[in-house]
Amino acid sequence: MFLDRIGIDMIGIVNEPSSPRFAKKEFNKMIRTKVSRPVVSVAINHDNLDLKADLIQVHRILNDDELERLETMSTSRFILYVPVSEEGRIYLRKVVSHGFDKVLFDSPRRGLRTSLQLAKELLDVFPDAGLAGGINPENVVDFVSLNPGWLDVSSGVEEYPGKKSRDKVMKIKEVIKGGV
Ligand SMILES: O=C(O)c1ccccc1N[C@@H]1O[C@H](COP(=O)(O)O)[C@@H](O)[C@H]1O
Repeated sequence: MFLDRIGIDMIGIVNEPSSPRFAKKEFNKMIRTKVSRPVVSVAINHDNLDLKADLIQVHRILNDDELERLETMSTSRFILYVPVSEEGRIYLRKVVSHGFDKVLFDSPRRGLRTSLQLAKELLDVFPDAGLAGGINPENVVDFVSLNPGWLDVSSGVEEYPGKKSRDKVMKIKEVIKGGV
């Protein structure tokens, strides 16, 4: 399948109903039969997450009670969103102290490009984190140069909201393969 052939490491499925990329939890199960890569359920609200997915990406800042609750599940199954902002710097310490080892640095608001300078500062603290936030074929080189644990690309490789562009996906892959 195309998704397997292009050499991605994980496939994120947005299970948040308010998103133009919304897919039902059943879709996660179906896509899992088609690809060998881990499927990540992405949502803002806990109830919308697919707890059966390989990985679970909670896309908002969690309070102490919520972090403690997730900690009792399995920290290694969660990817925790950390905003690239001053608030994110403080929140990162909390997330790490709760034992989470998969962290995604993303812009503080959807549609906003992540600040490279602030992202660099957060990556100095937590180098294995993923990096997201408005990455597209034109700017991916700048994000690669920060050497994050992984890159998470979504709206920047779309034809329109909800429809991925094969050309843009291939283009971004070529840039990454070409190095910086
Ligand atoms: O894509 C969405 O609409 C979405 C909705 C709710 C939570 C997260 C969402 N997207 C995730 O955000 C990051 C960065 O995406 P982008 O490249 O800036 O568009 C990524 O993990 C998306 O899956």
